[in-house]
Amino acid sequence: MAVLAKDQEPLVRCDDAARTYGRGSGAVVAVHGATCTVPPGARIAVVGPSGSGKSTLLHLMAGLDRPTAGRVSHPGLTTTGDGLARHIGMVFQGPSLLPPLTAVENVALPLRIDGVPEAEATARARAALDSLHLDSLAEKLPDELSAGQAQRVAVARVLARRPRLVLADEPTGQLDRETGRHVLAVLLAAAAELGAGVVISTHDPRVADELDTRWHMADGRLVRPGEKTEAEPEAEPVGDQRKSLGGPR
Ligand SMILES: Nc1ncnc2c1ncn2[C@@H]1O[C@H](COP(=O)(O)OP(=O)(O)OP(=O)(O)O)[C@@H](O)[C@H]1O
Repeated sequence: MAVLAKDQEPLVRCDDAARTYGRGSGAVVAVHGATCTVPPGARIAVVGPSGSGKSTLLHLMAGLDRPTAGRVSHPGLTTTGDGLARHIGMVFQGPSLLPPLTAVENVALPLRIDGVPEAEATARARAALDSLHLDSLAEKLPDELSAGQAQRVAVARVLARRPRLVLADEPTGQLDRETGRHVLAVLLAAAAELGAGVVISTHDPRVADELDTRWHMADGRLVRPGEKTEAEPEAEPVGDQRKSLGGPR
């Protein structure tokens, strides 16, 4: 096997990783042994119906949850000894901002937790909000934001930490089409600028069409391009089937 330079190693590697909730007769296998890698700079959509295991797979990849069998590792991220979480940004489905903090305080908080001095954290948070055209909302509380604005602040919070891997769980699922398109466009543009790998779960084919590769989840089974199962006869890279959403690339 060829030896990869550290910066070419997968950001995430799942080796037969499975997650079962509960035990005995009530056990639910949310993810059956998933095997996959996310290379640096990859842009991957994980598509599948509700309950197919997309969120569970992303949480495993983020290290927020542990597989009950198999293994999840991050060979391309575990280099500097400053903690895996430092390099992974997760955008959650639905509201995730802390209500008592303003937008800029929400974005700065993870930086402060990382040990960034307050003035620098605030400056980086403001820059991240600016890049998403949210500067005028910096002092607003989450309650004063629309769902789309709040989701863009959540994206800014992830991007301000300059992650090398962005995992987004249905980031546009609760937004109207136009707002969703904008959130996706800024997320992808910022990730490209950072050179980050991106994995987005979605049940919206229009979102998947904006990414380079499509993985399918069906009943907890992951099917990647080139593989076939009974549940999913075909899973191809999006490639030239791409339909434009009209947002910047
Ligand atoms: N904490 C939990 N305890 C028990 N079962 C769970 C838990 N979380 C998820 N599940 C089950 O695991 C399966 C996969 O759920 P998951 O949320 O990963 O699917 P999903 O594809 O992300 O769905 P959605 O698109 O609706 O978010 C479902 O059957 C779900 O009911």
